[in-house]
Amino acid sequence: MKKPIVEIKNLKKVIGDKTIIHGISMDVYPGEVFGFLGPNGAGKTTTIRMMVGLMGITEGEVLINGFSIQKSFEEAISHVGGIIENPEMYKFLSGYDNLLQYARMLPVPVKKDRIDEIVKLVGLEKRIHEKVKGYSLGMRQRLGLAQALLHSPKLLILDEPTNGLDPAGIREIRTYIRKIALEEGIAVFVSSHMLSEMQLMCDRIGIIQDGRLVSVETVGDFVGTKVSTAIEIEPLEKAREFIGRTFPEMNPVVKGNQLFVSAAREKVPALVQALAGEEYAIYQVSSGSSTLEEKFLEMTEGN
Ligand SMILES: Nc1ncnc2c1ncn2[C@@H]1O[C@H](COP(=O)(O)OP(=O)(O)OP(=O)(O)O)[C@@H](O)[C@H]1O
Repeated sequence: MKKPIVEIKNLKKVIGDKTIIHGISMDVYPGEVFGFLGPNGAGKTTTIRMMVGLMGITEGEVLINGFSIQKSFEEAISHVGGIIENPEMYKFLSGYDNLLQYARMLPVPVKKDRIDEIVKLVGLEKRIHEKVKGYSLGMRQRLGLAQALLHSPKLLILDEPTNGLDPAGIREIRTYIRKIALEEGIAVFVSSHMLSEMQLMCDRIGIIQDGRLVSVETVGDFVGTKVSTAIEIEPLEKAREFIGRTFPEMNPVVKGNQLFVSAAREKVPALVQALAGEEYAIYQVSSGSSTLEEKFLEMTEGN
């Protein structure tokens, strides 16, 4: 097992008499895109601000590449690249000159080769010598990503990176974020309040609700999670036998006047089709939610 880049241990934040973060723990590994998902006000920004030393930690600790953000701030932060708010850019300079300016401010020298490599990684090679004022918002975000990657960090932290982008811009950023994790082999920590976006971009998702981490799951487990489906059908016992023969993994059980099966959501239509082909009378088919989806819906209701 790889060593985690980020180790968050029982992290707590109290402001005045209000506990905002109630002791959360999670690890993030190299090469993965970790989604930090929660509705507005759940505590994402507060957690991120503590992770990068912008806000004091009440209790617990954050280690980055093994260094404590509180006790060894300089060492720990040297491994972090991030866009917490909108990246500052000089609109009347080219993208390339912005990167040069930024590179000059870094404590470690950045080679020209590295700049070229990063420009290519974020797909700006054709437009990098044009003035930033002519860039679309998506291109500016990509230039922001390039800036954050110049010093070859081991961890990239992005707070709501798709805010304000149109669907094409969102797809673009998503593609580059995945590419960065893969090609640079770094951990990418992304916060968002959109489940659909996180599903497409992340390897694992941690859900935060009211300052508590309620679940951490791989996206594969989430998508493939089995749901319970109730089928009102006649004749009931015959249908159970038929499913037992054709889809034994669905474990059909009769309860009352309903038949219950347990299957991945995408398998349900095939089952219904097979039953219809056998001329059973199907009155109703209703699938429940998978646990992660249920949790997320519960917590976003009313938001
Ligand atoms: N300085 C502060 N003093 C008191 N309460 C605060 C302070 N900062 C944040 N909070 C509260 O802490 C909770 C978490 O806020 P936070 O900004 O971390 O949430 P978030 O998940 O990032 O939400 P959003 O997506 O809206 O940015 C909110 O209820 C907020 O009102």
